[in-house]
Formats: sequence, structure tokens, C-alpha cells
Amino acid sequence: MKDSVDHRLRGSWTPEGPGAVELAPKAMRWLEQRIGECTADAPVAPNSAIAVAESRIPTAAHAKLVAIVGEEYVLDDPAERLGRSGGLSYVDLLRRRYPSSPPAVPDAVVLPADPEQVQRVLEVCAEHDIGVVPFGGGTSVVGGVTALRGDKDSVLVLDLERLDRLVSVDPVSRVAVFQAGVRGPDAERLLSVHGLTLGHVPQSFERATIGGFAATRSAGQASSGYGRFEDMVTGVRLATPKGEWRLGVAPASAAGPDLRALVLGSEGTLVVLTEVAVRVRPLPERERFEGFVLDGWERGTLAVRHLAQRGLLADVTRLSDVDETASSFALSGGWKTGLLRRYLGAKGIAQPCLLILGWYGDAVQRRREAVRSLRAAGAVGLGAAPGHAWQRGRFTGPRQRDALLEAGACVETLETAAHWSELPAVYERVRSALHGALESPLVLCHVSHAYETGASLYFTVLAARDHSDPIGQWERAKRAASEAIAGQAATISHHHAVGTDHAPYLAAEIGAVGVNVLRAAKTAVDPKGILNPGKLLPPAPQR
Ligand SMILES: Cc1cc2nc3c(=O)[nH]c(=O)nc-3n(C[C@H](O)[C@H](O)[C@H](O)COP(=O)(O)OP(=O)(O)OC[C@H]3O[C@@H](n4cnc5c(N)ncnc54)[C@H](O)[C@@H]3O)c2cc1C
Repeated sequence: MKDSVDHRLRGSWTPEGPGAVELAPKAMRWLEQRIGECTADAPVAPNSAIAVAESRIPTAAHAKLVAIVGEEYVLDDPAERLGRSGGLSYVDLLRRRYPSSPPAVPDAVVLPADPEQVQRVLEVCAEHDIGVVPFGGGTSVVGGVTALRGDKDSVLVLDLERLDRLVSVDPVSRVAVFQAGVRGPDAERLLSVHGLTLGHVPQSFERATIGGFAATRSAGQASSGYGRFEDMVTGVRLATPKGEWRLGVAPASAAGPDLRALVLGSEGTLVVLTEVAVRVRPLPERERFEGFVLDGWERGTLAVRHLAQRGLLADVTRLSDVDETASSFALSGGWKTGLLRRYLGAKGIAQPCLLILGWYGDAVQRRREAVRSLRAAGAVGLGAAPGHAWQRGRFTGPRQRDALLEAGACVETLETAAHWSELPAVYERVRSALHGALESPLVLCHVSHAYETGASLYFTVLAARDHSDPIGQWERAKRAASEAIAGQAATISHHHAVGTDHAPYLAAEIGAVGVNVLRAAKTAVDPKGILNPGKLLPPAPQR
């Protein structure tokens, strides 16, 4: 049985609501010493506090949608519409706490049962010029599922949660085909029956879907071992306003450009993914997690680079900077922290940077060489405890964010990637932009994904919330960070995607020609521009 998510409880990650998670008073005191006092005066507003306009779906179109999916799967109820009125970024969550800045609410939610129904729904929407927001788990943190209308009179959310089947498994080729709405845990559960795993475990795993992973080119926590999601995709089945489209018949091909690459990462603006064929692997018999500490960020990143370039990366490789290490030591708290500090001091580690490694399967030889390489870089081994602590807490981040939001903090994450030679400068630029844009922020960073040629940087930002203009406060910080990234030898997104938040910066990365190529592709498959208005592409220049 699959777990279902009640979207009507939007406003928090935690299914039971934001009050369900509490921060230890000691942790909050530690935080407030750094960012200043937080005031908790903006609880999640009840749905009744947010005005929802009448649905503007034309009556004739409504009747056709009902004929395709059935009456109970065309929802106009305000709670259902509000529940799909945005993703799960900090700003999305703020819009549920400050009713004066409400979310954009779609006119209806449509839940097709299979790829054929998705195709027919798109054809009706194209005929009636209705905007369509494809919606997987709704975990976008970049405005990817905001119900923008663009030039359309009405917009509906196409919720894919009923496309929840494992379509086929080919154990010989190690390929599985999933419908797009299968959520992370369900995908693993369905595969485990066959002794297989996908190995794609982003922090949003519990809610995000196969279609969403593909549409955003997601990267999971074990990406060093299993690859990014796009590396796993072997084929796709697509619905478009111009008809069905299938890609990927063979394991490799030289039949012209790889058009799968055009639709992976297209964020619902070109196609709706209805089925995704993925490479799967045998379930690992063993796993091992462990922690090391390196002295300083420079030595830490150098050590990870050496692992990456010698082919010794662990499946999970995650290096925290000095501030993130200090905060995780402090927040895990207790007497152990003091002891640990003294132990590291005795070992000559002045600026601890925590490195978590996770190994799946039989990686004995690779691990032995990796540990040798780390010891040569001055790493101090902490054994399995920090690794297991990380593993236990790998999904607590969003729950802690709920608690911090409830406590009145400004808390958000952002990410980028750069080549190794550029990484130190990008790291400094983003940190200094965030420090310049916020008052007394705590800026934490880790390398979350490493490659031979470079790595990603994942920043967590905390500050006391400015209740007079909470959204403006974060937008200023986000703009400063994005300007420190865009067009400066770094990507505007390593895995969160573009959505609305990064759309203004896309041209700086792919160039005006690149933007025109995307526009031309959109014209070919979606000539009326109904698919996900306002996402990915920067606004078209006015004539
Ligand atoms: C707490 C938290 C932690 C996160 N951690 C990670 C992480 O570790 N790694 C990572 O990569 N991302 C992470 N994210 C971002 C987000 O989870 C990913 O972008 C995820 O891939 C989105 O999947 P989803 O099913 O929720 O898609 P949605 O949020 O529903 O949609 C995302 C985008 O894809 C489009 N889309 C969705 N399904 C389809 C489809 N079937 N066809 C066409 N378009 C579609 C939507 O229109 C939208 O533009 C995190 C988000 C949160 C809130």
C-alpha cells in the first residue's frame, strides 16, 4: 500500500502540522546567541483566512475533464486547490503564515488515472487554452509548482498521484518502468520485492515522485555511488499538447542528439512525464556509514577532490564547513561535544570540518584506499557513530525547518556547483553575499555531491525573521546569492532546478541562444504555451 499525502495540510513538511516538531530549548538558545532573538508570532493561517476566488475553468472544459477522469477527480473545493497552491520553499511556507501575501491558487485540481487520461486532459486544456501545472509530490523549493496563469484566464493543477504503478521490471537488463506519480519510498518498496533498488534518496524522498525527480534532474544523497537521477533514466513516455511521445529504446544510441536530455529537467514546461524507465541495481547486502574530521575547509575540499579524482568516493560523501560542523556538534549537544572538542584539539584539529561517508555493498577495497588517502590528508576518524547519527537524521532537516519557522526564524537553503578550481571563490562569494544581505545570519555550507571535475555547495541560511517584511527579507538575500552565482563560473542550480526563482538567471548560464532553443522546443510541443506558465524560461522579450 502506498502512503498518501494530505496536501490540504500544506504549510509544513510534517504531516501532523508544524507544531508536531519541537526544537530543544538549548538548541534554540544556542541559535539565538548567533542570529538574535526570534519571535514566534505568525502561526500557519487556517484555510478560511485565505481568500479563494471562484474557479474560472470554462463550463464546457469542466464537463470534458469530468468525462475523462470522473467527477470525483476534478476538484474545485477551495481546500484541495489551496493544498496544491505552491511548493515547499521557505517563501511558499511563509505565504501560509502571512495571509496578506497569499499563494496563487489554481482554479481546479485534476487527477488522471493513467497516461492515456493525462494525454486527453492536455488536449482539452490546449483546446480551451487552460494553463496546466504538472504536480508530483509538490516539494519544489524554487516555485516550480506555483499556479501562475501567464496569459491564461484559468489554470489547473495536474496532480499525478494516481499514476502510482510499477509498470514492469526487466531483471535481466536491470530496467524498471514506473508511472510518474510513484513516490520515493513506494518505488523502493516495489523494487525490493525483486531484490532491486533505485538508490535515489534525496532529502525530499518521502514525498517527491519519480516524475518530479526526472522533471527537475534531482540528485540524491547517494549520488556519488548511484548517480544523479538523469543518469538513471533510460527511457520516458510523455504526454504533450501535440500528442504522445516516447524516447529511449536502447541502452545507448548515436541516433542524433539525445532528446531525453531535452525533457529531463524541463520542469513541466515542455511535456508531462507519464512513465519513466530507470536503471536499477541489486539491493546492497551491506552498508557502512562513518565520520572523519579534517582541519579546515580548504583541506577538507582538497581531500574530497582527491577521493573523486582517484575514483575512491563513497556512495554518500558529504563534507560540512567549519560553521556547519560547529552547529551540528552544538545541536547534537551534551557533554560529548566538549569531550570531542578536546579530543580533536589533542589531535591538532583547530577548525573541524565533518566528513560523512556512506558505503553500500562490497566496497572494502575502495574504502581501504579512501581511508588511506584521508589519513594522508590529516583526517581523524570518528568511527561509525557520526555516520549513523547522520543516517538517522537524514530526513529530519525539513521537520527542523518547520520547528524553526514556528519559532520565528528565517530558514532556507540554496545550492550551486562549480569546478574545483572555482569552488573556493564561489563559496566565499555566496557567503559574503548572504552576510551582506541579512542581519547577523548563520550561513552553513556543505559539499553534498562530488565529481571528478568539481562539486556542489549546499548552503543553509538562518536569521531572525523580519516580521514586517518576511518575504522581502528572504527575496533580498536570495537575489544577492543568485547574483553571486549567475554567470560567474557556477550553476544557478545543481539540483533544486529553475522554477520561477531562478528563471531570471537562466540566460546568464545557457546564453540567449540556449534560451531560444528552449523556446523553439516549447513552440514545437506546446504551441499555445499551456504547460507550466512562468517556469524555467525567462519572460519573453516584449516586441
Ligand atoms: C525539504 C526538501 C528537501 C529537498 N531535498 C532535495 C534533494 O536532496 N535533492 C534534490 O534533487 N531535490 C531536493 N528537493 C527539491 C525537490 O524535492 C525536487 O526538486 C524533487 O525532484 C521534486 O519532485 P516532486 O515530485 O515533488 O515534484 P514537484 O515539486 O511536484 O514538481 C517539481 C517540478 O517538476 C514538474 N513536474 C513534476 N512532475 C512532473 C511530471 N510527471 N511531468 C512533468 N513535469 C513534472 C513540476 O511542474 C515542477 O516544475 C528538496 C525539497 C524539499 C522541500
